[in-house]
Amino acid sequence: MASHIKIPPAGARIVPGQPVPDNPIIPFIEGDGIGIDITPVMIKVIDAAVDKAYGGKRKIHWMEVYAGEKSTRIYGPDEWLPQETFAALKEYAVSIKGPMTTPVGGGIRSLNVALRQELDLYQCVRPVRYFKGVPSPLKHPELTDMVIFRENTEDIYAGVEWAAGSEGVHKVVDFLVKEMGVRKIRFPESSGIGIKPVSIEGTERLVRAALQYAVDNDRKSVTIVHKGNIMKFTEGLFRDIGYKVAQEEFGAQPIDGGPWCHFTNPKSGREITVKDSIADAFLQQILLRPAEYDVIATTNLNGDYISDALAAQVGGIGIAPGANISDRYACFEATHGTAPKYAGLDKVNPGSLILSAEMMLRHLGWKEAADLVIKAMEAAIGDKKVTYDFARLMDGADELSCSDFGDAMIARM
Ligand SMILES: NC(=O)C1=CN([C@@H]2O[C@H](COP(=O)(O)OP(=O)(O)OC[C@H]3O[C@@H](n4cnc5c(N)ncnc54)[C@H](OP(=O)(O)O)[C@@H]3O)[C@@H](O)[C@H]2O)C=CC1
Ligand SMILES: O=C(O)CCC(=O)C(=O)O
Ligand SMILES: [Mg+2]
Repeated sequence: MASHIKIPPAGARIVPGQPVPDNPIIPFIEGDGIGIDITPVMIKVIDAAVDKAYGGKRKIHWMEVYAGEKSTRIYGPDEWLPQETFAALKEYAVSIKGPMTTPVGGGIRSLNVALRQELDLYQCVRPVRYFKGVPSPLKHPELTDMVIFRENTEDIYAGVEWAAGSEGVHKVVDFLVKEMGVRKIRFPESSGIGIKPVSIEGTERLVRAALQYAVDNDRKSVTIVHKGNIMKFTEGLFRDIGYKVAQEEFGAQPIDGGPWCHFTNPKSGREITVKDSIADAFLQQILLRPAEYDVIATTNLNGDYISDALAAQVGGIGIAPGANISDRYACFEATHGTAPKYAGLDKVNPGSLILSAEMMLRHLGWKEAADLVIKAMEAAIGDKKVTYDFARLMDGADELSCSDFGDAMIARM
């Protein structure tokens, strides 16, 4: 297949484990739907922050790679995720992507999930914090300050499922009924079946990353969120292994006989509490008692729901960033999707993708540029220069387009 990726001549590769060059090549996927609006604005804002912070000494060399609908236009009708895109995301190690469409029911499987699985990006890290002035349904949105660690490669997102009525589902149901003695499938003839794998290794590495994050960032607690009362051998396993990692690898000791436990942060000397919460109760607690939660470690589906719910508490998914991280690669992306009704209107909030890029700058160690992005975001919102999603809930706001919001940020760096 012909190559469509143009490698920027002046840039250098980021090699995991080696110092980040001053001129890194960063692959980006524009994304479907509103990707066309937010991705160029993100690039413009990040370039301005890097230029302002380092006066030309550092510069990102952006390299477009293709996935999703744009890829099918460039490579051919069935080329949703070309092999050379995977290869580039691996070769250049750090990347950023816009959202991609996944049809409901039939059609292609999620390209977003496929990328996470292929690159083994097992941590989905989504910080949720409040920016002063953002409209929120809560009286005290500033009390919400959490970082979600969502397991990103397992659970029902693994895509092991069979459609109702298919030959595959009949075989699976037959096996379950005849060989495993299963009697609890209510309508065996008309069920679709999905499998939920949750492993010890997958849980260990995710919870380890969450605990290490709490240590490195002096956070006060890690809450394991699960539905282990019902799904004992998957969600329940996640909880049990989570506590085991805390005890065996971080020296956590039970509180009042357990299962909650705590350990002293070796870096700050402060206590870190490790606790758990059942997912449904957790969703009401984060609204009513957000200050009691800090770092969250959870399974894939729970993490998906919790991400959007928590984002809403601090103003919505227009301002909800994220990162997908493995031991070798990182691919940054917003929490929201393609919001198709707004595609191409230059209307939506580019904040989520810009803040995802801000996480990327910190990942590179470019703290000064990252700080400028935060300062500019705070200043634009503080001046009530906001996109439609905030403007509709704010008194006296000046509603800006997506691109004008980017420019408003740049003017405030
Ligand atoms: N990582 C990814 O690539 C993801 C992809 N998706 C995919 O995206 C598609 C659409 O999903 P959908 O369920 O509609 O969810 P979306 O997140 O795309 O949009 C839902 C609503 O959220 C608000 N919203 C989303 N993005 C922004 C933004 N940047 N600024 C302001 N408001 C925003 C809008 O609210 P309002 O209408 O109130 O203005 C929008 O209608 C699906 O195919 C889904 O699979 C979904 C999530 C993640
Ligand atoms: O892949 C998708 O289409 C949806 C993914 C999603 O909702 C998420 O990662 O938060
Ligand atoms: Mg989601």
